[in-house]
Order: sequence, then C-alpha cells, then structure tokens
Amino acid sequence: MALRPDTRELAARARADLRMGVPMVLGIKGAAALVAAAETLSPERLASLRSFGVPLLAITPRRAETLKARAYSEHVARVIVPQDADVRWIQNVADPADDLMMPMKGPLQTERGGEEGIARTAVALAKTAQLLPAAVIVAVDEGPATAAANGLTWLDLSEQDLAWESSALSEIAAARVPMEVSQAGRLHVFRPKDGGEEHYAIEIGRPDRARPVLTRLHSACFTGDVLGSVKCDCGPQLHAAMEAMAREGAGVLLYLNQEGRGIGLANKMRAYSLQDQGFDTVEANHRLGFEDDERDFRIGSEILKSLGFHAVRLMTNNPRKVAMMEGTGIEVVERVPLKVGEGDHNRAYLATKAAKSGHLL
Ligand SMILES: Nc1nc2c(ncn2[C@@H]2O[C@H](COP(=O)(O)OP(=O)(O)OP(=O)(O)O)[C@@H](O)[C@H]2O)c(=O)[nH]1
Ligand SMILES: [Zn+2]
Repeated sequence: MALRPDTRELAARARADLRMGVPMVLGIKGAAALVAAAETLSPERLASLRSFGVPLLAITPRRAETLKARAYSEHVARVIVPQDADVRWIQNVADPADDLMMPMKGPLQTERGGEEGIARTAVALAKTAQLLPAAVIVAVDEGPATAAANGLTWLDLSEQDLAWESSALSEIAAARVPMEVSQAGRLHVFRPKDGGEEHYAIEIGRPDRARPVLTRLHSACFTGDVLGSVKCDCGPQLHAAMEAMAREGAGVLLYLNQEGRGIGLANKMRAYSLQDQGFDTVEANHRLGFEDDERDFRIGSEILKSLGFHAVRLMTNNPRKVAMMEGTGIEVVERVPLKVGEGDHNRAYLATKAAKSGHLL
C-alpha cells in the first residue's frame, strides 16, 4: 500500500503525538502498550490510561541513578507508579528541577526482568521528541485494536528495529545570502525525509570541491549564537569560523539544529537551571536522564557529501567530531583549533568539557 506511512514516518507521527500529550500505541515482538510522555501527561489522560491497566514509568538508567532506583538493565528503568500517584508525582520522577528541594521521592520500586523493549523504545521516542526522557506505559493485549478504537498512532517495531539516527536528508532550497563577512554567501536548506528538524549549510566564497575545504561543524546554540550569552563559547566560535573562511575566500559552515547538544532548548534551559544549583554541564545532563552528548554528527558528513565535498580542514576542539566525520566517509586532513571566547562565565564550562568530554584545550 503506497499510501500507508512507513515505520519511520509513523515514528515521526508518534513523536508529534507525544509532544502534544496524546498517547500512542507501541508494539514490539508481540507485546503492545499505550505510551504517553511524562512531560506532557494530563490528569485526564492519566485517568484514562489507568482504565487499561497499571502504569509503569520508564526512565533512563541515568535518571534512575540520581533517584537511587535500581534499573536492573543498562538500557531502561521501569518505575512502578503507585496507585495514588498523580501527574505531579510522575513529573517529579521525570524532572530533576526539584530534586534538591524535595529529595524524598523514594524509595522507588522498579520492575525486574520481563519485556523491556517497549519501555526502552518509549524513552527513546520521548528523547528524540526533545521531551524529558520519561514515558508512562500501560500494557494492552490488542495493540492495533486499541489504537484504532481510540484514534491513536500504532507503531509496530516488531519487524524493524528503529535506528535512531536522523533519516536521510534532501536539499530543499538554496540561495545567495550576502553577509557582513563575505558578499559571496550561499545558504542551502536540508530536510530529513521524516519531516524532522532542518539543517543548513552556508558556503562562503567559492570552495573548490576538489580540495579539502575549511569547515565548521556547528551545533545550534540559541543562547550563544543569537543572544550572545557568555555562558558558553558558541557565539565567538561561530563568528571566528566565518571570519576565517572569509579571510581564506572559501569555506563551509554546517549549522546543525541540534540545540543543547541534541536535547533541545527546553531541556537545555532545564540543564542551565540545574547548573545554577551547582551541577556542571555534564552532571546536569545526567540528572535529566540524558547522556553528555546526544548529537548525531553523521548529518554533517551527509550534507558535505551531497554538496560534492570529500575532504575537510575541520575547525573544532572536539575529537568526536573528527572521528565521526572520518567514520562516515569525509577525510579530515587537518583539525583546526577554534579557541575563542573564553571568559569568567564559561571558564568552568570549558574546563568541564575538557576534563569529561575529551575536548582539546
Ligand atoms: N546540554 C547542554 N548543551 C549545551 C550547554 N552549553 C552549550 N550547549 C550546547 O552545546 C553545543 C555546542 O556545540 P559546538 O560548539 O558545536 O560543539 P562542541 O562539542 O563544543 O565542539 P567544538 O565547539 O567544535 O569544539 C550547542 O548545541 C549548545 O547549545 C549546556 O550546558 N548543556
Ligand atoms: Zn552555546
């Protein structure tokens, strides 16, 4: 049936549902469950979910560790939601905002053994929807029938294990954009097949496809790039990279919409608020239930290849970016350090990245 959305498209639809607070039905290897994101859950929907069975709250092992709950798995922890627990209880387990003010959330009871695929996938969906990585799940016997009867998205992953990287990109439009640093600017917009976040490539000058091109692989940072926040070094890095390309007369700026190292601006602000409570940038991500860095840098090499580039001189201090480029078919002939913008407000942040995330100082 050519009209029918495929698994990837259904997953994208499921993410949109979760963001709106609409539950979806997830099927894996014969098991099925209603799934709702903890962050967007309403009291009415929680009550309806309970009419199908006893809910579990799936969270990441990172979050479980903060809550001192046993995960019994390296992939997911399934917290038993007490009968009298309300939405607030669920959201307090999911959200570390009040951890310090109200530390007594436990002891949390967690499930051990049994089917964990649904819980694991539900958390992955919430994460890629840039919500808090926590989902309420209620097992149901008849997945497709439950979805159909309630008008919910049915996503069956029994046959296909979803690879969580972004789906293939196609170039949508490009045009000349004269800029302060260079009159010769050209912006290309790339869109993933699943309708997700778009990413950009900005050509500066006239880069020669046959030679390694000076390239900056930059992740969106609204606070640093646009507001000039001094809490990180993103703004100065962006501008220094563009100026270097303009000086050379050629370069490519890859501007990937991976705000907050892939967790989205809302979660980044949650992380900032934890940083105001004394946690560093890595600890804050972990308390929220994320890894230090949730970005997929393959997007960058895919864009470069589709523009006809094969080799780069990469402006970065992050060895992971170099490794990812090389592992995905773009030769990195040189790493060009990009050390600008260090100040009183971001000194500790940069030191943490060097100590914990392997950034080169
Ligand atoms: N989660 C989180 N993200 C942050 C924080 N501070 C900055 N960011 C994000 O981190 C990313 C920084 O991106 P980049 O500068 O491209 O990457 P990098 O890993 O620092 O590597 P290089 O700058 O290339 O050396 C952006 O997406 C910012 O939004 C933070 O405290 N927490
Ligand atoms: Zn930044």
